[in-house]
Amino acid sequence: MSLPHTAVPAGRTVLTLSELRPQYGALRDATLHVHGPERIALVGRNGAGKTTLLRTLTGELAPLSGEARTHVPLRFLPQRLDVLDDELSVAANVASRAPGVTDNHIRAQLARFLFKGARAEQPAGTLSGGERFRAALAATMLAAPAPQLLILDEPTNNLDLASVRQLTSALDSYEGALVVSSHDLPFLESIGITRWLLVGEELRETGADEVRDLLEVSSTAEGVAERN
Ligand SMILES: Nc1ncnc2c1ncn2[C@@H]1O[C@H](COP(=O)(O)OP(=O)(O)OP(=O)(O)O)[C@@H](O)[C@H]1O
Repeated sequence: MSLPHTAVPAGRTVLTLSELRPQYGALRDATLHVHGPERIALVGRNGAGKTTLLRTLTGELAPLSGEARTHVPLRFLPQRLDVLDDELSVAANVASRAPGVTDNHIRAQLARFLFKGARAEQPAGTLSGGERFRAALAATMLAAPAPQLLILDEPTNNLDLASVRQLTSALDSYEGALVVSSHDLPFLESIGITRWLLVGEELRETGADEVRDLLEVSSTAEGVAERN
């Protein structure tokens, strides 16, 4: 699969946050500049405010103060995958987000997401969980204009291994910037994260090693809580 229109030049400003305080969560003052095809992981404890931050980036939620600006076409794949119209076929769902793109091109690209021939005609409301994820991913990544900033919220939650592989492979073809919130370290390490940000009162730069320690501590704490 190739998604060449998603490419972002290295020097291009993609996203700027200026003293941003979202409506909910711990963040009080987030300042951030994202340039070119950076791949950013957002990590943080439950309730820190990762989803709220992502919804603020997309413009869905207004900030309490400060500003979030995106400078390239963006697409958001929310955790609930509610981007599909259940009444429409998979192909029609993609077409509705890709005005001007030919039906042939959409079908060729959909085959790469494993919707071949008649499978592309199936109404979205009748898909299995894994198929639904693939269709939502296709509708997000094949949208026109092509996304140059892709925002994913906990994409591997409730995904089987085959679907995680499909996602990783789609991200291999993607050439734009990425902001992904996740607790899934193996997944994050497999998709070439270039920058790790810990969501707290501020956005703090961190690294995979610190994230591994944090996740181990929190899963141990959950284990202790479950045992008691
Ligand atoms: N619409 C809302 N009204 C009131 N509080 C909200 C609303 N949306 C989110 N919150 C609260 O804001 C905080 C941050 O929530 P958010 O979903 O952004 O966290 P998160 O970091 O994505 O968490 P998780 O890792 O559990 O998904 C939580 O305490 C949540 O209860």
